Amino acid sequence: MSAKILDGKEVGQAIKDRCKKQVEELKAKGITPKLGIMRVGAKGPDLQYEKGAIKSMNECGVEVEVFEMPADITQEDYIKKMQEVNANKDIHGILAFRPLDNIDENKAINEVMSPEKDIDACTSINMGKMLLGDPTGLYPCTPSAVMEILDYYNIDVKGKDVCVIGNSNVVGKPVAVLLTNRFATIKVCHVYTTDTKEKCKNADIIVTACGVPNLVKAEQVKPGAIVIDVAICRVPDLDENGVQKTNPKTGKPAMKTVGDCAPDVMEVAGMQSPVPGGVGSVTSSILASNLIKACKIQNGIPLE
Ligand SMILES: NC(=O)C1=CN([C@@H]2O[C@H](COP(=O)(O)OP(=O)(O)OC[C@H]3O[C@@H](n4cnc5c(N)ncnc54)[C@H](OP(=O)(O)O)[C@@H]3O)[C@@H](O)[C@H]2O)C=CC1
Ligand SMILES: Nc1nc(=O)c2c([nH]1)NC[C@@H]1CN(c3ccc(C(=O)N[C@@H](CCC(=O)O)C(=O)O)cc3)C=[N+]21
Repeated sequence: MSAKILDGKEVGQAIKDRCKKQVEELKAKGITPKLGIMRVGAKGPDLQYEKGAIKSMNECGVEVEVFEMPADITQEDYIKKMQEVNANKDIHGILAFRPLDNIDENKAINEVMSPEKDIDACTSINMGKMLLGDPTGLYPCTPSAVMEILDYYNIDVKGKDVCVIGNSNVVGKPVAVLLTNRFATIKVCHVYTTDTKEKCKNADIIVTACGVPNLVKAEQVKPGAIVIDVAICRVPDLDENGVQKTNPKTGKPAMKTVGDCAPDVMEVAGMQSPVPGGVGSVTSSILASNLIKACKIQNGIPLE
């Protein structure tokens, strides 16, 4: 048996098609939605996300401006930039890449960014609204992408046992909240969990978001379970002899993207989101959809 693929590209495209129409409606009213990206330095995951986000925004007709700051920027200067971008009326949503090294995210993001511009739920207001299931809130993009995939494939989580592996503020914790709001029963595992494998084995649905290649193995997956792999890890691309391939374009050692799941999980799971082409492909579409929602809120346009 091989798992049915939960195709993130297809889900992302459906969201972008909806966004395109809404952007046209906003433009007809004289409003052009615009995203501001706050990037410190040039970290691999930030650049990867930025590239995908710009592509999605272009497809939807949304404008983007990247505010690039030096890797050694002081907290004071970062806050100044955040205040300036937040006050800019042309920018409707801000994506501030996290984590920020040596900068207090609470002081630099939570205390400065307006909740109406907080399209990735970095503020406690939007996190709180998500906890309460308040539809006026802007929910975090990656956890929302997981829910969109489940919805697109008509997977009802009510009463299902779900094992979430990873408990970060960006993915693990919020995805657990969104799932419990839909009446799934959740276990959240982290580095101190003693028997993650056993907890996985009993789960109808596994959502893994650790960034540890081969963390989830076939033996810990219940046959037929649904596996959502959120992780995005860059690893050396090896040939059949275990020697790293060469990238034909750059001549450098070749790398590839994998998730947390070992390749054999696909043989046991009933349905699985692949990496790449899974959750990562939906995240930037949700970013566009949250930006449009933020734009409507700021312009007093009713949400449907
Ligand atoms: N698909 C997408 O669009 C996105 C993908 N990602 C990817 O998702 C992954 C997670 O991202 P993020 O949450 O920001 O990362 P963090 O590093 O902040 O969190 C990782 C979490 O995994 C837990 N963990 C690590 N190792 C184990 C283990 N062996 N067993 C159980 N739990 C473990 C950690 O536990 P503890 O807290 O106890 O240390 C932590 O809670 C990364 O690969 C990232 O690249 C991130 C954002 C968007
Ligand atoms: N505030 C904040 N929120 C984040 O969600 C956040 C962040 N900071 N900092 C960096 C990490 C990393 N991250 C990625 C998302 C998509 C791809 C990615 O590769 N996306 C491809 C698709 C990959 C695939 O096909 O699976 C694309 O959009 O085209 C990579 C990395 C988000 N993060």
